[in-house]
Amino acid sequence: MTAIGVTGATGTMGTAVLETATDREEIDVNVAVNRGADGERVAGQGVHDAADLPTLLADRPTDVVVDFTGPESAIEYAAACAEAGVGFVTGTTGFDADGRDALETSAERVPLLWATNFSQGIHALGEALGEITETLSDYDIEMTETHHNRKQDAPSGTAKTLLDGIDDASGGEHDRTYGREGDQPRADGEIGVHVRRAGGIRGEHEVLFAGNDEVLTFTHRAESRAVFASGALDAAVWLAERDPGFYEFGEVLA
Ligand SMILES: NC(=O)C1=CN([C@@H]2O[C@H](COP(=O)(O)OP(=O)(O)OC[C@H]3O[C@@H](n4cnc5c(N)ncnc54)[C@H](OP(=O)(O)O)[C@@H]3O)[C@@H](O)[C@H]2O)C=CC1
Ligand SMILES: O=C(O)C1=N[C@H](C(=O)O)C[C@H](O)C1
Repeated sequence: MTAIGVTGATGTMGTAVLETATDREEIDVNVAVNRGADGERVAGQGVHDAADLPTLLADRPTDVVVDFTGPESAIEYAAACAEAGVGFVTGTTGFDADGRDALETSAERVPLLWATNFSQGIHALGEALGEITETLSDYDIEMTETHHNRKQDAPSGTAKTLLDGIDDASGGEHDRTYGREGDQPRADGEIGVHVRRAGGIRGEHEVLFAGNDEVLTFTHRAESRAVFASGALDAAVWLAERDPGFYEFGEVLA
């Protein structure tokens, strides 16, 4: 049995994690928190004020906390877990370089896993893009991502991860051009990055390759948030057995 905690419990993904956890017999939810929470219930769990997280972790045996919040809170919650000796899975996006360093500092004390996308399909797409980038090395590449109208960060964490993978596969960084306007022809080797925000779209990523009079497009579309929630719970169960360190979702799927 893996005992988990959930931060951002009343948020969209926190709610999806708690709902998905009710169907997982190998998972017990021992702690659920949200900033300013005042006794709300989500998927049958009482949600406590996030200010009480250190006390709750001390009082209730917890293996791993699952976090989908914002960069500032994720760093704070990771530090609280490091202090309490509790593992930390985060799907939060939008960290700057200092934020990623802060997560790595917490990972020196507890197992910590960060993934910008917990779907198996995006992981497979990332692997495939590496191979295609190597094979079609002189093709133009453009990235388009589309999300719901409440999303804070742009481009999405997933888009950045896929672009980093393309850079790795091509052995050098591409300049990233964020949208185009006016007299702005495509420069050799750049990747155009296009962001759309509308309605309740769960998350779509399209990578386009064009050259040699042909066009290839690779599209991933999440049809529900349960995809991300269940991947994060898989990661939590896996992480509960690990030593301190910084882990990736690909290691869970291997
Ligand atoms: N890796 C993946 O597979 C996925 C990652 N995500 C990422 O997860 C994160 C959350 O997304 P989503 O659930 O849609 O967002 P929501 O806005 O619906 O929920 C965010 C939650 O985090 C809390 N929160 C936000 N900022 C702070 C803060 N500074 N301090 C304390 N609590 C805070 C919110 O509290 P309050 O209610 O008080 O605002 C809320 O509970 C985003 O970074 C998103 O990109 C999303 C889906 C999949
Ligand atoms: O905010 C979201 O909703 C999502 N965020 C993640 C990201 O930024 O890549 C993952 C997914 O696309 C949904």
